[in-house]
Amino acid sequence: MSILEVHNLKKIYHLADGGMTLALDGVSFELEEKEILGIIGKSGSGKTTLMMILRGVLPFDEGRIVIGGVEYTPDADMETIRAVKDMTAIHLQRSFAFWSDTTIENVMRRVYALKTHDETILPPEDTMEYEELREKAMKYLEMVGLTHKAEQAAHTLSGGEKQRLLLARQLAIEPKILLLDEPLTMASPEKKREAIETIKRLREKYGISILLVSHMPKLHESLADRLLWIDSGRIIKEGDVKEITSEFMSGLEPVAPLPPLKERKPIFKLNNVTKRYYHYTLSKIFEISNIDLTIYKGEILGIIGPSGVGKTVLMRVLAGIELPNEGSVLFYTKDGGVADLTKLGFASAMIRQKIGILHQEFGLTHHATVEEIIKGRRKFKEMTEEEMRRIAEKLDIRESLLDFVLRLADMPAASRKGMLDELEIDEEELLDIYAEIPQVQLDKKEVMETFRLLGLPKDILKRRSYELSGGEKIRVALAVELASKPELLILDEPFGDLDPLTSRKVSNLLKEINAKLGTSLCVVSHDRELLADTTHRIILIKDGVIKREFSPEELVNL
Ligand SMILES: Nc1ncnc2c1ncn2[C@@H]1O[C@H](COP(=O)(O)OP(=O)(O)OP(=O)(O)O)[C@@H](O)[C@H]1O
Ligand SMILES: Nc1ncnc2c1ncn2[C@@H]1O[C@H](COP(=O)(O)OP(=O)(O)OP(=O)(O)O)[C@@H](O)[C@H]1O
Repeated sequence: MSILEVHNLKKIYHLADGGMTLALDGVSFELEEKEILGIIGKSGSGKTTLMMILRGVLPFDEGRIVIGGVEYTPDADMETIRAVKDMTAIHLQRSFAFWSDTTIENVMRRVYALKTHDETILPPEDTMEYEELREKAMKYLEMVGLTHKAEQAAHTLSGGEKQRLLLARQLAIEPKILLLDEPLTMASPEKKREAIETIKRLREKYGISILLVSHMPKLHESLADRLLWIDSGRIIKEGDVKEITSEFMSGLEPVAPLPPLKERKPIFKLNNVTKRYYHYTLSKIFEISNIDLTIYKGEILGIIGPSGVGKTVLMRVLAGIELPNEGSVLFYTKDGGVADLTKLGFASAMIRQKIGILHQEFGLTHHATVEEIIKGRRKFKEMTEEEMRRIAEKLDIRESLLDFVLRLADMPAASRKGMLDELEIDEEELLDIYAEIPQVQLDKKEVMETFRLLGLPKDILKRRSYELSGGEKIRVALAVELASKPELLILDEPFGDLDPLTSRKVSNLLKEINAKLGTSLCVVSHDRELLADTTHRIILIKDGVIKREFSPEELVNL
């Protein structure tokens, strides 16, 4: 029996600038009870749009949906939409909307809200109700392997840990239909396997039906009973998982050759770097310790390692966003400049302009157009030392404080907010300082060429960030960084959200840029094959230390 029927679904997005996108065009399918139905498709094909409609959070233009016996049409009333919402839970692509308290409280709020319909409240801490709630929430954390992080602030979790917390929050609803949208893109292979087992167990235990959107053929092969292939808003194939994934993958462009590393001149030298994090009780949560690492000019360095071992922390130290407790971080520019990024001041600020970073949570400003986003980032990269001096004098702040404030601009929005809250700084004050930095002009022709090479739509500059699909966002974020022609580009898990065909296009382009401009790259990824194809050397990080180094050949044969 089917729990979900979708008939002739059509969805048009009306863009802020007056244009429109036909995102779904006559989609029909059924989901059986206890079935895991996979959906695969290239970036921008309509997968997330479909999931949001089924969740009852996005209106649609034409068609009919029957979900758990409830008829849902474009003119549905609020009561019907609530019924649809009660039956489904969604795990959205990289949207980490957590409460700013601990991991376990984030799950407890979800469980409690099943009764109260209000996630803002929790029962008083010294009651039986609170204890029971805690016990229940802990079970969900156990399912996703996060009990050891129960007491940590949710916004400080690593990317993979956040994805698992999201999954725990969805499981807590015990939905009839679980909608998973790219659920494990940031998980290490080992955590992925564990989560796959959890999902299978849930299906058996609670009889949940699952719609699984993923661009990872392997995930479908290990989970899905049946597969739909969606392209330009239409289902173009339906049926056997293996057959469809192999046909989908046949569109892959060949791997571009790796440009040779010409010389061994350092661009980065980390000497004995240690960075520690403490809990508010002052107990140590985590550290990366005694890191010695040299990165060479023109090198593409890969970073691999299980979830939560300090890869992102290391990348942030490299970018000068996190200041280590010990050690030095020397960056050598092409024109002979050098600065220790651990020292705050204009010299560091100028040199850091040569570093680009694409975060795992590449939060693009929500309402801004792509053009505004690029300009907004560029002005930080083109500021002169005189301008820094002028702003510091005008606002009467010290050189080191201005550099610190500029570093905050490089942080992903969520971590910046956490940090500002800790320091009791109002975000508005920060924005007032940023507003002092002069605007820049954009060479649109050059930027458009990068967009073209990344396979993005022509009208992209006018689009607002919420008008982009997940894979489009990541490519835009990459183009934003490339626009400033960095000497070192740090990419934290850039490929996780891209389908394999788009991912190959992007990694080939990065090699082309490396060959043409001599840009050094530091790429964090869980994808061994991709690292082996794209890098000169790979380092393995475990428990906050560099465990070993591999050549691409060694990594493949591991
Ligand atoms: N600001 C912070 N405060 C407290 N702990 C933190 C902070 N930032 C990171 N951590 C902790 O440091 C550890 C390493 O995190 P990091 O993000 O570097 O992991 P990762 O190796 O990149 O993992 P993943 O592959 O899951 O992204 C995690 O346990 C995380 O919870
Ligand atoms: N809010 C929006 N407003 C306008 N256009 C949108 C909006 N959201 C998505 N689109 C467009 O609709 C199309 C489908 O987007 P959707 O997010 O469903 O794709 P997807 O298959 O999930 O892609 P990805 O794998 O990149 O996440 C894309 O062309 C995208 O640019």
